[in-house]
Amino acid sequence: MTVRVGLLGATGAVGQRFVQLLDDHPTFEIAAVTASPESAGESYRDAAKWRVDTPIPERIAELTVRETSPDALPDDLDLLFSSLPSSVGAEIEPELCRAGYVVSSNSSNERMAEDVPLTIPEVNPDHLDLIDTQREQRGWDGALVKNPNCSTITMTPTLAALDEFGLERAHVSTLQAVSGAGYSGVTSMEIIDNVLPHIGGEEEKMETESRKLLGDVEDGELSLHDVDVSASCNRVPSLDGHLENVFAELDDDPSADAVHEALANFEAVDLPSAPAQPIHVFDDPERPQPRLDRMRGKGMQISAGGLQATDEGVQYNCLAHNTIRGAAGASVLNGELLVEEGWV
Ligand SMILES: NC(=O)C1=CN([C@@H]2O[C@H](COP(=O)(O)OP(=O)(O)OC[C@H]3O[C@@H](n4cnc5c(N)ncnc54)[C@H](OP(=O)(O)O)[C@@H]3O)[C@@H](O)[C@H]2O)C=CC1
Ligand SMILES: N[C@@H](CC(=O)OP(=O)(O)O)C(=O)O
Repeated sequence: MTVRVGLLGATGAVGQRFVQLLDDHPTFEIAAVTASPESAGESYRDAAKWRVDTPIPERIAELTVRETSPDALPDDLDLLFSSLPSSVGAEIEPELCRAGYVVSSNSSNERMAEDVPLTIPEVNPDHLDLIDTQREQRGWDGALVKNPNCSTITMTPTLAALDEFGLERAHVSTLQAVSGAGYSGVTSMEIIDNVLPHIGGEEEKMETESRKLLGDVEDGELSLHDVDVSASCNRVPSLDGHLENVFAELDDDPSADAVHEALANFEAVDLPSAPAQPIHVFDDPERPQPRLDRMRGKGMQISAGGLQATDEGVQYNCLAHNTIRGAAGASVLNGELLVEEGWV
């Protein structure tokens, strides 16, 4: 089965990751690429300023970049992936859904809307049921599905694995790579020999998106998990890979071995881009590290380490590749779930 996909915002940092990940995909075939009006009409090769660490795929390089609107897209697309700036996504994604397209989006607009599935396939695949509510409420033939913020997606599967011990509170402090801010996001003068102790909006996203992901959907209605999450977000001079220090307060009093087992055995899903083991747990207290561990599972596996059980809960570090598991790879995985579940 071939699913013809369009990439919205295909020339950007995340858009290029989509192109890289989909180049050899067993089901998805890139049939259209879009960007801003300034790039429309150019070849993808000229518009994209390719900066990913594998060669630009020749077939995609020769595609002509289209404008990002329903009228500019071919009629025979089955699925759209979106990595538009969120202000642009907020305008254009609903138009596309109204026009009948199913959109798997990485942009932050509408992530917390009650009728929009915010999904990590290993954590809450059943939240796709919200699509029925969404279609009913918005009168759309298409659908909008989101993946979470890159810092949130690094931590939340580990919290999901610990929920069996009665997850009450989580405190997290992040060390986020510069690629999260986009190619021109932080200047070298700002970040070399430095750490920036603020990333606008990031803490609130981690605190709210995680509760939605861990929440329940019943009879088409969403309820948030009652875990209390508090986040402190920092930009550090690594290129890719967000490292996070988590302290999870638990109702039960599990041993470090029981926590290790819960994380390492967190259930996998059978989708083409999913890692066979979602969370790898290191015994070596010096791991995970961004440079050494971000590409585990082709950038889709989450790593954890430094486990310490205390009277109140458990302390650990976790890591994921922010533009693969945290962005383009997350949307691709959601696209695979949409196909598997028959929404595409
Ligand atoms: N980088 C990361 O790690 C992560 C990023 N994200 C989110 O993903 C999205 C994309 O991020 P990133 O790739 O870094 O951003 P970039 O700025 O690198 O890319 C933005 C893309 O959107 C296109 N675009 C810009 N303005 C318009 C417009 N008015 N109409 C249509 N297309 C437009 C750009 O086209 P053109 O080349 O023509 O300007 C480009 O293709 C953002 O919402 C970001 O918050 C989410 C998680 C992680
Ligand atoms: N804010 C993230 C990247 C990002 O764009 O997140 P979001 O998808 O929530 O806008 C970072 O700086 O690493």
